[in-house]
Amino acid sequence: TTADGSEQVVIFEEKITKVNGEVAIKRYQRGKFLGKGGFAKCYEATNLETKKVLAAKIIAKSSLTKNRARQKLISEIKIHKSLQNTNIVQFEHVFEDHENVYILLELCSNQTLNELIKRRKRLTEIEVQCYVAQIINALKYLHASNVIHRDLKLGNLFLNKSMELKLGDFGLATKLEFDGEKKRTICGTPNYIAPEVLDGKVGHSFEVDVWSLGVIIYAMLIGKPPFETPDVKTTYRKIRLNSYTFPEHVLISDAAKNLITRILNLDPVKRPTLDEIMAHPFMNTGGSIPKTLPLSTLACPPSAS
Ligand SMILES: COc1cc(C(=O)NC2CCN(C)CC2)ccc1Nc1cc2c(cn1)c(C)nn2-c1cc(Cl)cc(CCC(N)=O)c1
Repeated sequence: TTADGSEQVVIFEEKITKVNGEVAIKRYQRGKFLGKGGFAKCYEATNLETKKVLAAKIIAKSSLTKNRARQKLISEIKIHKSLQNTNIVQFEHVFEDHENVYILLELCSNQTLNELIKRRKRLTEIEVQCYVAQIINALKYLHASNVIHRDLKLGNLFLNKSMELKLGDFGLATKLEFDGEKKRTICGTPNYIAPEVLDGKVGHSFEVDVWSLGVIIYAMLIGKPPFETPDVKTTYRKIRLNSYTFPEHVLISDAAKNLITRILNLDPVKRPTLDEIMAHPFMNTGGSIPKTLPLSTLACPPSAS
């Protein structure tokens, strides 16, 4: 805002030189600051021609001096650009100017499941079933495309204005080049990291996303992740020892406990597959699972009518 308090308008533009040498310019008006993650700052952005409102992840090139950060961004763009699924954040466009790299993505105006859990404390089982079904739809597509997300967590699960769940942030994702390939780089978010990733010796694969899904189911039903402690090293020890409990004061069904217990198996091959999770009694209550939940559930449980 300028001295007289008037709002300044920030425009960023893409200069496109066409094959016939003509220069076309696409202009975007930067809107509300949505948040930051890693080296990126995220804003609402309006395409001034189409009026479409997007989420613009803006990364200053000055923060990309280290090769590791550059490779991570290149990998994120390459993988995310190739994906198209109703439960994955749509990758719209990427371009750069002298100062920044601009990644234009589908705007999810109801933020992430992280904010939802902070607001609601915990979700009902029917809500968890609804979100789990959408996460599994995204993961089945991702794994069929030989991509492991590796950073599945509440903060990467977005809700758009129609309350559809969208998996985002492919900064730690990796694409397997051949069947049976195992990855070894240790990465992820402490609370959600699978034990075999921490182990580092045996290599890891798609099962790390199934482990993180188990952590997410526990966190949605209980209100916080199973291995959370104030200190990362202690969290890692609890993960390796498989040390977690279901608090007495939180009532959850035996089916929910059984599913979480089976997913949080230290041995990756013993974890259920995505199809087996969909076939588990917790996801098959006989009643139908809603495709999406009403906006009211951003504030209060669905049954409280
Ligand atoms: C209108 O849409 C949004 C609004 C908000 C929001 O209200 N944030 C408030 C802003 C004010 N502060 C004080 C509290 C949070 C947050 C996210 C929105 N939408 C929204 C945000 C999005 C995306 C889609 N859609 C995608 C894709 N990537 N990102 C993205 C990217 C980065 Cl680098 C950081 C963050 C914030 C942290 C997080 N994981 O939510 C988000």
